[in-house]
Amino acid sequence: MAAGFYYIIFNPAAGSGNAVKIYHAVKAELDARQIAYETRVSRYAGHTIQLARQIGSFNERQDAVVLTIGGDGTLNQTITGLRMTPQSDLPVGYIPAGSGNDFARGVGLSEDPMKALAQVLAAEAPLTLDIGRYTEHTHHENGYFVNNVGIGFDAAVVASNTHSRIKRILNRLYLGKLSYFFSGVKTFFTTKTFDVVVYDQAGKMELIPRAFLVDATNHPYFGGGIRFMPKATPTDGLLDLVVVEHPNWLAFLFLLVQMIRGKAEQYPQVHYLKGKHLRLETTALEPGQMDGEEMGTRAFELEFTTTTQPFWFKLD
Ligand SMILES: Nc1ncnc2c1ncn2[C@@H]1O[C@H](COP(=O)(O)OP(=O)(O)OP(=O)(O)O)[C@@H](O)[C@H]1O
Repeated sequence: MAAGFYYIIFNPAAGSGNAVKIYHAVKAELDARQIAYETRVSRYAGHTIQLARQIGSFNERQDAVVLTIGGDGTLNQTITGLRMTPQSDLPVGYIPAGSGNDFARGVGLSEDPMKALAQVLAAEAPLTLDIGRYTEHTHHENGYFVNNVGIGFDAAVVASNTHSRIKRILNRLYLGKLSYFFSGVKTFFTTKTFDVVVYDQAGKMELIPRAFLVDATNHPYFGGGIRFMPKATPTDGLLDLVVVEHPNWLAFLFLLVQMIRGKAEQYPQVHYLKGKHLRLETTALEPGQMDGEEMGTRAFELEFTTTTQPFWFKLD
């Protein structure tokens, strides 16, 4: 059964403003096909959560889909808002319009907005995929993630990229993904290693010294297109956690390349965990990121698990 109505949530700030053009193109296509929709525009940071809450609280239609136009952060906030309501099972369609768009890449949705729209319009039933869920005990915080939660290097990259002028320039040139690369190079030599304690699903503890990159991930991609966890999949009900040590910068880069090639398991400096329930702790103050949004700097005490989310797009 096709969707009867689309609640569009649109973040005009995503992709440093590129989302505006994408929204108008989507709107034109829906109008041309006489598809019913209404649009809610995110007016400030965090507004997307409130918009999704309103939809989930007041929708009375059986055949409605929430269609998010924005980046990974906007998608995250849409799901977060819906999950605060009785209608958390409203399916979510998505048009990638951010800088990194790792979610689309990670689940097999086209990064081309109009092709993604075609996948949304072709759907006839909700598609159930995993999303991650985290609880952070030191700040009594919890939430969901569609991509990953990271501590250390990638969180420092996110912090640098969020405030970067180069990101805005590159987004204007439709090269937004490259901004993560530049922020990565800039951050690489200033991020320090730290100790992390991880617990596998059975509660077995491991202390890992000299950690540099720590990531719990829902699918293979991070950093605007780096396929660093080839074995992660959003359909197995499990999360993948990786901790990469930093013996020296050359060795770290080598390990990263081996990870991307799917050949890092033989190296003792790369620690993989897979499970339904994983935990980690840091003792030093470290930056964190969640779906490309800064979590701030703190000593983390994180618990991860997965849940499922109904989406509305067709995969090949
Ligand atoms: N009107 C607005 N003005 C400024 N920021 C906004 C507005 N609406 C939402 N936001 C903020 O925009 C951020 C989300 O950006 P999003 O991640 O969707 O795009 P992006 O950063 O360009 O893409 P990506 O995460 O794919 O790199 C969130 O922090 C959200 O709170």
